[in-house]
Amino acid sequence: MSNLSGFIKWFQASGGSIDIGSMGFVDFPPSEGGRGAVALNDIPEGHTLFTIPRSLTLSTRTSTLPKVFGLSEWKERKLHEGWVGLILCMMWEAANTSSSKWGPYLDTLPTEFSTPMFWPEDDLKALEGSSVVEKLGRDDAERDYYQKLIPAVESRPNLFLPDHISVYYSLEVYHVMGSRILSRSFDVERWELDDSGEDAPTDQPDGAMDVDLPGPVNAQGVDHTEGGSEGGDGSDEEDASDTSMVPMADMLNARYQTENAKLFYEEKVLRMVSTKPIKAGEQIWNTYGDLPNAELLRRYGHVDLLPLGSGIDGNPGDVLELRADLTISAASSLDPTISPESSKERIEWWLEEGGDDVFALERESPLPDVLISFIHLISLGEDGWSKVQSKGKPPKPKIDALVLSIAIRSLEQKMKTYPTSLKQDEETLETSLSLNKRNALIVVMGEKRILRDVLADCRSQLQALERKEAGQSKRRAEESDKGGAQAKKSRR
Ligand SMILES: C[S@@+](CC[C@H](N)C(=O)[O-])C[C@H]1O[C@@H](n2cnc3c(N)ncnc32)[C@H](O)[C@@H]1O
Repeated sequence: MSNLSGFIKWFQASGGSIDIGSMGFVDFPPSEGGRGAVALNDIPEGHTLFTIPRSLTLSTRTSTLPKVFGLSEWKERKLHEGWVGLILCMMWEAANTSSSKWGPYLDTLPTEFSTPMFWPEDDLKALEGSSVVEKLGRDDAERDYYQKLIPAVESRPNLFLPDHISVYYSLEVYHVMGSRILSRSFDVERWELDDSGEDAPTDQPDGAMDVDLPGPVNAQGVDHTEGGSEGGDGSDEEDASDTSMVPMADMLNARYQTENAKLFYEEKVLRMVSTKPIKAGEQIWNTYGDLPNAELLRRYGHVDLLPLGSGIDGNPGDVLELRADLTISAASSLDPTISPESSKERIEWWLEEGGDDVFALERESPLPDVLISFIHLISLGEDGWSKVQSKGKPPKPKIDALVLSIAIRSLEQKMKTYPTSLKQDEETLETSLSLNKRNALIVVMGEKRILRDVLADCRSQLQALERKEAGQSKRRAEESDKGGAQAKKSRR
């Protein structure tokens, strides 16, 4: 059993409650998540496994550092944006572990990660073609380290002892703290009072659950690059102080649609509740939002492999990301009047209307409507474009031969961004591989399978349309021949 007794004692002494008769911790095999929570008895649905006082969560709201540092200077130095402030708090708490409220908790956190952020160049090459590498955000993260964190640390030698800098405030520690946040944090909004002064659960994007409790806390794993960001610009509306480390709740592993427990929030505590009956000996699983393997690997350092049928294993939640610029270059190779320059105004309009510049293609799903609409938008003539603008609505997602041809060309170009074929990957997977290379291969194979299937579907739709079109022209020609013959006859 994982030796967490010191942590559990600290948790209970700090106001946390845990049903130690029902739940324990064990080291599951790595494919099951490694250290995780296990049911010690049969647990019924709706059972409280543990509660965490809000004050025991670790965030820029609960750490005393921002106040000790001075809130106005904290803001002036932009430590309230993105994750840099929380990272600094975690570093400071770790540097002062004997006096920190979270010392025994910080001791439970990992120092090594299998996420691509820490991979050597050669392993990263195995991810070529996938969007994982461009999303790592290492440079942005390091910019925040040098431009915000280090100047703040050096400005206050009384708080951040100079001989602590190389040990507790190094770039390496910065990345470790960032990765701890990426793989273990929760989004914990402030508890709001409604107009009547009553307590009300804050609005959570995940929606309410079918449990007689307030809504669930956001799925774990706030995003590194798109959300708070270790190095993000903080320009989005998310409140960085919501990003919280939640002791005990972050000990639960997750697997695609296997969740049997979920974290709910209340005014004073966060409550982990079973959402299904769990048999003695079974793992207690949280959810990380059923992410595709590319995202699981980037944030958590693992991939989900479940049977998909026909002897294939993979992640049913996989997606293929197709970038808008690739679609535009595919369109311009078919129709030279379409170009990045001629599409610029339309793309800006599309983004302003809330459109995205990346399209997610899912397993066993047709071409997404949003991509069809986008292809129409870039291939419209000037009249059509004026109509779209005056209506203020993107074009209808109607499939036609032009849309299919552009989609096929885009998918073919996307396929070329991967250096190996799916068949080669299947063969490589049978050989002995390092964990990183294996995980990378599983990510790109999942993407290529979606690509292959959507491509086949588009090609067969195009063939069917062409057959239909050819049939119609033949009939038209026959009718006009008949018409001509009759006219000749009647002239005679
Ligand atoms: C929130 S923590 C869960 C607890 C963690 N196992 C621990 O030892 O503290 C998330 C990390 O657990 C691991 N993990 C969770 N679910 C997993 C799974 N299905 N397969 C492999 N690893 C998993 C990954 O390393 C991930 O970054």
